[in-house]
Amino acid sequence: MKRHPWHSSDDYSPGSLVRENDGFASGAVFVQTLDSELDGDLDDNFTRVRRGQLGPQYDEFDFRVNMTRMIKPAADDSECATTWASISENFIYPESNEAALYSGIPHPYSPDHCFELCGEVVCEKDMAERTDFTTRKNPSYSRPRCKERHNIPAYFIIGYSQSGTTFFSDVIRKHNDVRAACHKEIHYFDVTLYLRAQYHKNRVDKPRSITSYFGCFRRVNFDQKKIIGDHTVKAIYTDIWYPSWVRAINQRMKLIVLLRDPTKRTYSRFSQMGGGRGCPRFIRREFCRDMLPYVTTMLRYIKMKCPGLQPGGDPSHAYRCGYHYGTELLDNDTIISGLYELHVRHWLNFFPPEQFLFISSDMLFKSPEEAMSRATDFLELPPYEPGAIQKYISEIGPHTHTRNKAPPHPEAMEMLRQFYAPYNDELRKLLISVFHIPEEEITF
Ligand SMILES: Nc1ncnc2c1ncn2[C@@H]1O[C@H](COP(=O)(O)OS(=O)(=O)O)[C@@H](OP(=O)(O)O)[C@H]1O
Repeated sequence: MKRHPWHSSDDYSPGSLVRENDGFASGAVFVQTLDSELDGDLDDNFTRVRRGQLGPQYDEFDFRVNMTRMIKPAADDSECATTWASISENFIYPESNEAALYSGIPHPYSPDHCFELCGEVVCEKDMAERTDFTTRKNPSYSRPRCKERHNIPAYFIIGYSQSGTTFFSDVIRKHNDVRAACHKEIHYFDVTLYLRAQYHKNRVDKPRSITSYFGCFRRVNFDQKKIIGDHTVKAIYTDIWYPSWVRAINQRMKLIVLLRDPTKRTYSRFSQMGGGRGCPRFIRREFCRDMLPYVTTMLRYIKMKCPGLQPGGDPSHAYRCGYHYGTELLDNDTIISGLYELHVRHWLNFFPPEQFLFISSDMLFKSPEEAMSRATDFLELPPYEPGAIQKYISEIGPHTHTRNKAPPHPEAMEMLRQFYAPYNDELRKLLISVFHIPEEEITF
């Protein structure tokens, strides 16, 4: 399986992607060229790419992606501002002109939420009318021109990565009435069509059309009352359009959110970057060695990049500043994705509160039986057999990360705590007032 060079560093060694000559080879070449020749003035490099002086393989997309590596730990606010001004001038498209970002490529999300299925354009309204909810647990959808009915996921684990989602996902799919999708994270709706074409270019395991997305759930027999779910656990923060797509495929989708203290979660994400798996190519090495410069710099960039970001404020800022939304310049979704309150409020525009289930990661880790019983109640499934969960855990392992992690840097952790505190307060209010979650269950 080929991997995206900035998705994971697992099999990334210099030259390997170039030899494979896949869609991202130019990106890999570019990184190497940056390393050897171009590591210098940002503006000059971009001008050379724009003028085609580096050859057609250095297209703007690759360039923007790989520019991430140019960002250095900034010594202070003014150094950060200078770098940021230069980056914004060259790489950030005006927010109001989103279409320009995908220049010439029509925006895939129409206000009617339509998409193509079996060669026909299907809109949210049609889906709602034609979706078979008579066997409610196992919704399916048929169109006259489709040769077969499509299975539709009944639930979606929308968040949050690094919160025990792999553990949760492995236990839930062991339930007798749950069928696993083709794999844990499908990531179908993550990106706009343009990015999806690039992102999934050489990944046979990733669906590239809505038909193949539904194909991921084929193993469910329509006559059975089993349900299927999508476990793409970054959905909640990936893209501002995500909830509209999820709603388009199933308005009654049950949404599961695992919530972990965002400071601990950021440390987990940071460890994933810099720990045993190595530092991804797109991040400058300095960032992975020490948490403090990473956190300090990223918080500075966020302040500059996202002036509209505020607790209780407009959620679109969280998406605008996130990794997938438009410009992949900074790995700042590691931090931004912890602004839970903004994401939850955004998703509430698309789904009623009763379609959400929040599970605290602390509860999942300490008392998996209790957490899973909430999940089965919510999904209206029979409870697990007594002892089944412990049996599964002994089969699948505890899922804790055993890799060598650098210890959390106390100053960096404190900075994160302060950054997240007002957002956590807003989240607490929201969980209590809208979702009626008892205060004592909110552990951060
Ligand atoms: N059973 C149990 N007990 C305690 N801790 C557990 C458990 N299962 C998962 N974890 C911790 O959850 C973190 C991984 O979360 P995810 O599986 O959601 O990560 S990922 O998004 O799939 O990468 C990761 O956290 P960190 O160790 O802090 O990185 C895991 O150690």
